[in-house]
Order: sequence, then structure tokens, then C-alpha cells
Amino acid sequence: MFFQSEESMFLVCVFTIRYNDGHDHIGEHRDDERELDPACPIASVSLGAARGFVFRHRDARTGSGKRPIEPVKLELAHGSLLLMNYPTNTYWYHSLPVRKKVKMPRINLTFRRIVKNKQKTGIKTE
Ligand SMILES: O=C(O)CCC(=O)C(=O)O
Ligand SMILES: [Fe+2]
Repeated sequence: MFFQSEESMFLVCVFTIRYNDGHDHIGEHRDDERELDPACPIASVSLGAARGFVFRHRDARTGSGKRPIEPVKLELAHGSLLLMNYPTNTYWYHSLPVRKKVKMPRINLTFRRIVKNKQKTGIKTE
């Protein structure tokens, strides 16, 4: 999808993932495409089997500065919309863990705004 406004040209890019069953999963990561607009929410639509989704704060992962921050666990049901507003994707990693009991497929659609001519948003993305 391509949009144009007076200030900028931008794309909304849709990633589609099919998880055949509960063995298919996605490891801990942040969405870090180079041209991702950090100010714009990332929208994630779930279809099919409900699956767990886990956010883990970057400071709770490893290293000497490790902090005891509890992970945030969500259930992504069929038809649900998860919005990751700034700065969630800067500080929190996310994953969709294995759930062996799930036998049904799940489809995920993720909508991200991609800035064509990367603007200076003043937002710290690290
Ligand atoms: O399947 C999901 O809900 C997450 C997908 C995801 O994290 C991604 O496409 O970057
Ligand atoms: Fe992601």
C-alpha cells in the first residue's frame, strides 16, 4: 500500500506469516527494518488459532545491567488487533512461543509504516 501526503511519501507494508500449528513460532526480536517509522504504531491482526505472545524488556534479558522486569504475556485471539505504540518496540522484545497443543493454523498480518525518505522524527530508536 502506498500513500502520499504533502510532507512525505510513505508505504504501509504488510507482512504475512502463516503458522501451520503450535510448533511454528517466532523467536524474541524487535521489528527493526531500517526504514520503519518509529513514531507510527505497528498493527498486528491475528486470524485462526489463538496463541500466546510475550513481551520482554530489553533490560531483563542479559548483561551486567540486567533488571528484574517481569515479561508481559498476552493471548492473541482470532480477530484480535494488537497495536504496538511507540516506544514499545524500542524497549521491549516480542516473541510467539511454541504451543504444542495447538493443532490449527494461525495467520498474522502486520502493518508497518515505512518512510521512503527517512525523516528526522527526533525520536530515539536505539
Ligand atoms: O505472529 C505474530 O503475532 C508476530 C509476528 C512478528 O512479530 C513479526 O512479523 O515481526
Ligand atoms: Fe515482530
